[in-house]
Amino acid sequence: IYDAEEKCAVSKDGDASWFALPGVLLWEDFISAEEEAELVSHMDQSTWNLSQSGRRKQDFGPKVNFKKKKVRVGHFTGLPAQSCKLVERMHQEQSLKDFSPVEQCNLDYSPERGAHIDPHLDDTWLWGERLVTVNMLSDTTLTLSLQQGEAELHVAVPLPRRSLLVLSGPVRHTWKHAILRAHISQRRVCSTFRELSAEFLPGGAQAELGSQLLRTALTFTGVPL
Ligand SMILES: O=C(O)CCC(=O)C(=O)O
Ligand SMILES: [Fe+2]
Repeated sequence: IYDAEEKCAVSKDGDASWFALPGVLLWEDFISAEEEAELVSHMDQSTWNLSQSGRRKQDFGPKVNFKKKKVRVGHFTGLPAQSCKLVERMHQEQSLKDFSPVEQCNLDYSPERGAHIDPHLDDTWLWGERLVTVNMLSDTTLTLSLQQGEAELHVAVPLPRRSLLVLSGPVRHTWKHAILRAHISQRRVCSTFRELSAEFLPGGAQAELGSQLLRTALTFTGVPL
Protein backbone atom coordinates (compact mmCIF):
# COMPACT_ATOMS: atom_id res chain seq x y z
CA ILE A 1 0.00 0.00 0.00
CA TYR A 2 1.36 3.41 -0.96
CA ASP A 3 2.04 5.70 1.99
CA ALA A 4 1.81 9.25 0.65
CA GLU A 5 3.47 10.80 3.69
CA GLU A 6 6.54 8.56 3.59
CA LYS A 7 6.54 8.27 -0.23
CA CYS A 8 7.03 4.53 0.04
CA ALA A 9 5.17 1.26 -0.36
CA VAL A 10 4.48 -0.62 2.89
CA SER A 11 3.42 -4.23 3.30
CA LYS A 12 -0.31 -4.76 3.72
CA ASP A 13 0.37 -7.59 6.18
CA GLY A 14 1.59 -5.03 8.66
CA ASP A 15 5.11 -6.46 8.80
CA ALA A 16 8.00 -4.02 8.66
CA SER A 17 8.87 -4.48 4.96
CA TRP A 18 8.78 -1.42 2.71
CA PHE A 19 10.48 0.14 -0.29
CA ALA A 20 10.81 3.68 -1.59
CA LEU A 21 8.43 4.48 -4.44
CA PRO A 22 9.36 7.77 -6.07
CA GLY A 23 7.22 9.48 -8.70
CA VAL A 24 3.81 9.49 -7.01
CA LEU A 25 2.50 12.87 -5.93
CA LEU A 26 -0.87 13.11 -4.24
CA TRP A 27 -2.49 16.50 -3.63
CA GLU A 28 -5.53 16.03 -1.41
CA ASP A 29 -8.52 18.39 -1.76
CA PHE A 30 -7.12 19.80 -4.98
CA ILE A 31 -10.67 20.91 -5.84
CA SER A 32 -13.57 21.87 -3.56
CA ALA A 33 -16.90 20.05 -3.39
CA GLU A 34 -18.51 22.97 -5.28
CA GLU A 35 -15.93 22.82 -8.05
CA GLU A 36 -16.32 19.07 -8.32
CA ALA A 37 -20.10 19.40 -8.74
CA GLU A 38 -19.65 22.13 -11.34
CA LEU A 39 -17.01 20.23 -13.32
CA VAL A 40 -19.04 17.03 -13.51
CA SER A 41 -22.28 18.84 -14.28
CA HIS A 42 -20.51 20.59 -17.15
CA MET A 43 -19.16 17.26 -18.47
CA ASP A 44 -22.63 15.73 -18.27
CA GLN A 45 -23.94 18.43 -20.61
CA SER A 46 -21.77 16.94 -23.37
CA THR A 47 -22.02 13.42 -24.73
CA TRP A 48 -20.01 10.63 -23.20
CA ASN A 49 -18.69 8.10 -25.71
CA LEU A 50 -18.55 4.44 -24.75
CA SER A 51 -14.91 3.34 -24.56
CA GLN A 52 -13.15 0.06 -23.67
CA SER A 53 -13.75 -1.92 -20.46
CA GLY A 54 -17.06 -0.24 -19.61
CA ARG A 55 -15.60 3.25 -19.44
CA ARG A 56 -17.11 6.31 -21.07
CA LYS A 57 -14.91 9.14 -22.30
CA GLN A 58 -14.62 12.68 -23.58
CA ASP A 59 -11.48 13.79 -25.35
CA PHE A 60 -9.90 17.20 -25.81
CA GLY A 61 -6.69 16.81 -27.77
CA PRO A 62 -4.99 16.34 -31.10
CA LYS A 63 -5.85 13.60 -33.57
CA VAL A 64 -3.38 10.80 -32.89
CA ASN A 65 -2.49 7.49 -34.51
CA PHE A 66 -0.15 5.86 -32.00
CA LYS A 67 0.60 2.84 -34.22
CA LYS A 68 1.75 4.99 -37.16
CA LYS A 69 3.15 7.68 -34.82
CA LYS A 70 1.16 10.39 -36.56
CA VAL A 71 -0.36 13.41 -34.89
CA ARG A 72 -2.18 16.47 -36.23
CA VAL A 73 -4.33 19.23 -34.77
CA GLY A 74 -7.44 17.81 -36.48
CA HIS A 75 -10.67 19.14 -34.96
CA PHE A 76 -8.99 20.02 -31.66
CA THR A 77 -10.19 23.42 -30.40
CA GLY A 78 -8.39 23.47 -27.05
CA LEU A 79 -8.86 22.33 -23.48
CA PRO A 80 -12.25 23.23 -21.98
CA ALA A 81 -12.69 26.64 -20.29
CA GLN A 82 -13.31 24.96 -16.92
CA SER A 83 -9.75 23.61 -16.90
CA CYS A 84 -8.01 26.98 -17.04
CA LYS A 85 -8.12 27.54 -13.28
CA LEU A 86 -7.18 23.91 -12.61
CA VAL A 87 -4.03 24.21 -14.72
CA GLU A 88 -3.18 27.52 -12.98
CA ARG A 89 -3.61 25.83 -9.62
CA MET A 90 -1.32 22.96 -10.67
CA HIS A 91 1.42 25.57 -11.17
CA GLN A 92 1.40 26.28 -7.41
CA GLU A 93 3.11 22.93 -6.94
CA GLN A 94 6.89 23.26 -7.48
CA SER A 95 7.13 20.08 -9.57
CA LEU A 96 4.27 21.24 -11.87
CA LYS A 97 5.42 24.85 -12.37
CA ASP A 98 6.11 24.25 -16.07
CA PHE A 99 3.30 21.75 -16.70
CA SER A 100 1.52 22.64 -19.97
CA PRO A 101 -1.03 20.02 -20.96
CA VAL A 102 -1.99 19.50 -24.61
CA GLU A 103 -4.60 16.89 -23.90
CA GLN A 104 -7.44 16.28 -21.45
CA CYS A 105 -9.25 13.00 -21.29
CA ASN A 106 -12.33 12.70 -19.07
CA LEU A 107 -13.24 9.16 -18.04
CA ASP A 108 -16.47 7.98 -16.43
CA TYR A 109 -16.40 4.70 -14.47
CA SER A 110 -19.53 3.05 -13.09
CA PRO A 111 -19.96 -0.24 -11.20
CA GLU A 112 -23.07 -1.03 -13.32
CA ARG A 113 -20.92 -1.22 -16.45
CA GLY A 114 -18.10 -3.02 -14.60
CA ALA A 115 -15.86 -0.16 -15.63
CA HIS A 116 -12.11 -0.52 -15.12
CA ILE A 117 -8.81 0.01 -16.91
CA ASP A 118 -6.41 -2.88 -17.41
CA PRO A 119 -2.73 -2.58 -16.38
CA HIS A 120 -0.88 -0.50 -18.97
CA LEU A 121 1.86 2.05 -19.59
CA ASP A 122 0.87 5.35 -21.19
CA ASP A 123 2.48 6.23 -24.52
CA THR A 124 5.90 7.93 -24.36
CA TRP A 125 6.38 8.90 -28.03
CA LEU A 126 3.88 11.79 -27.84
CA TRP A 127 3.22 12.19 -24.11
CA GLY A 128 5.76 13.59 -21.70
CA GLU A 129 6.99 12.84 -18.23
CA ARG A 130 4.01 13.77 -16.06
CA LEU A 131 0.52 12.24 -16.09
CA VAL A 132 -1.83 14.38 -14.01
CA THR A 133 -5.27 13.17 -12.93
CA VAL A 134 -8.07 14.90 -11.00
CA ASN A 135 -10.32 12.39 -9.20
CA MET A 136 -14.02 13.10 -8.77
CA LEU A 137 -17.25 11.73 -7.23
CA SER A 138 -15.82 8.78 -5.28
CA ASP A 139 -12.67 7.38 -3.70
CA THR A 140 -10.86 4.69 -5.64
CA THR A 141 -7.49 2.91 -5.76
CA LEU A 142 -4.86 2.97 -8.47
CA THR A 143 -3.06 -0.38 -8.70
CA LEU A 144 0.60 -0.25 -9.72
CA SER A 145 2.23 -3.48 -10.88
CA LEU A 146 5.77 -4.54 -11.69
CA GLN A 147 7.03 -7.91 -12.91
CA GLN A 148 10.05 -8.98 -10.82
CA GLY A 149 11.27 -12.28 -12.25
CA GLU A 150 8.64 -14.85 -11.27
CA ALA A 151 6.83 -12.54 -8.90
CA GLU A 152 4.56 -9.58 -9.60
CA LEU A 153 4.61 -6.70 -7.17
CA HIS A 154 1.41 -4.75 -6.59
CA VAL A 155 1.07 -1.40 -4.87
CA ALA A 156 -2.34 0.06 -4.06
CA VAL A 157 -2.39 3.85 -4.23
CA PRO A 158 -5.48 5.23 -2.46
CA LEU A 159 -7.01 8.06 -4.54
CA PRO A 160 -9.34 10.17 -2.44
CA ARG A 161 -12.22 11.96 -4.13
CA ARG A 162 -11.21 15.51 -5.22
CA SER A 163 -7.46 14.72 -5.06
CA LEU A 164 -4.89 15.28 -7.79
CA LEU A 165 -2.46 12.49 -8.68
CA VAL A 166 0.80 12.95 -10.60
CA LEU A 167 2.68 9.95 -11.97
CA SER A 168 6.26 10.46 -13.16
CA GLY A 169 9.62 8.69 -13.10
CA PRO A 170 9.49 4.94 -12.33
CA VAL A 171 5.73 4.86 -11.78
CA ARG A 172 5.33 6.49 -15.19
CA HIS A 173 7.84 4.38 -17.13
CA THR A 174 8.43 1.07 -15.32
CA TRP A 175 5.36 0.31 -13.25
CA LYS A 176 2.09 -0.36 -15.04
CA HIS A 177 -1.08 1.25 -13.65
CA ALA A 178 -4.67 0.05 -13.54
CA ILE A 179 -8.04 0.70 -11.91
CA LEU A 180 -9.59 -2.62 -10.91
CA ARG A 181 -13.30 -3.26 -11.35
CA ALA A 182 -13.42 -4.09 -7.62
CA HIS A 183 -12.25 -0.56 -6.82
CA ILE A 184 -15.19 1.14 -8.50
CA SER A 185 -18.00 1.06 -5.94
CA GLN A 186 -19.80 4.21 -7.08
CA ARG A 187 -19.66 6.46 -10.12
CA ARG A 188 -16.16 7.89 -10.54
CA VAL A 189 -15.12 10.56 -13.01
CA CYS A 190 -11.55 11.66 -13.66
CA SER A 191 -9.77 14.14 -15.90
CA THR A 192 -6.27 13.18 -17.05
CA PHE A 193 -3.96 15.89 -18.40
CA ARG A 194 -0.97 15.03 -20.57
CA GLU A 195 2.01 17.09 -21.70
CA LEU A 196 4.21 16.72 -24.79
CA SER A 197 7.36 14.61 -25.00
CA ALA A 198 10.77 16.18 -25.80
CA GLU A 199 10.35 15.45 -29.53
CA PHE A 200 7.52 18.03 -29.63
CA LEU A 201 9.16 20.67 -27.40
CA PRO A 202 11.62 23.43 -28.41
CA GLY A 203 14.75 21.81 -29.85
CA GLY A 204 12.87 18.62 -30.76
CA ALA A 205 12.32 17.29 -34.29
CA GLN A 206 8.60 18.18 -34.18
CA ALA A 207 8.85 21.38 -32.16
CA GLU A 208 6.81 23.38 -34.68
CA LEU A 209 3.84 21.03 -34.45
CA GLY A 210 4.25 20.90 -30.68
CA SER A 211 3.99 24.66 -30.33
CA GLN A 212 0.91 24.68 -32.57
CA LEU A 213 -0.72 22.02 -30.36
CA LEU A 214 0.16 23.97 -27.21
CA ARG A 215 -1.21 27.24 -28.58
CA THR A 216 -4.47 25.48 -29.43
CA ALA A 217 -4.72 23.63 -26.08
CA LEU A 218 -4.13 26.72 -23.98
CA THR A 219 -6.86 28.83 -25.61
CA PHE A 220 -9.22 27.01 -23.21
CA THR A 221 -12.04 27.35 -25.72
CA GLY A 222 -12.34 23.65 -26.45
CA VAL A 223 -15.38 21.47 -27.03
CA PRO A 224 -15.22 17.67 -26.80
CA LEU A 225 -14.24 15.84 -30.01
O1 LIG B 1 -8.69 6.39 -14.34
C1 LIG B 1 -7.54 6.70 -14.08
O2 LIG B 1 -7.24 7.35 -13.05
C2 LIG B 1 -6.40 6.24 -14.97
C3 LIG B 1 -6.68 6.45 -16.41
C4 LIG B 1 -5.51 6.01 -17.25
O3 LIG B 1 -4.63 5.35 -16.81
C5 LIG B 1 -5.43 6.41 -18.67
O4 LIG B 1 -6.37 7.01 -19.19
O5 LIG B 1 -4.40 6.15 -19.29
FE1 LIG C 1 -2.87 5.40 -18.08
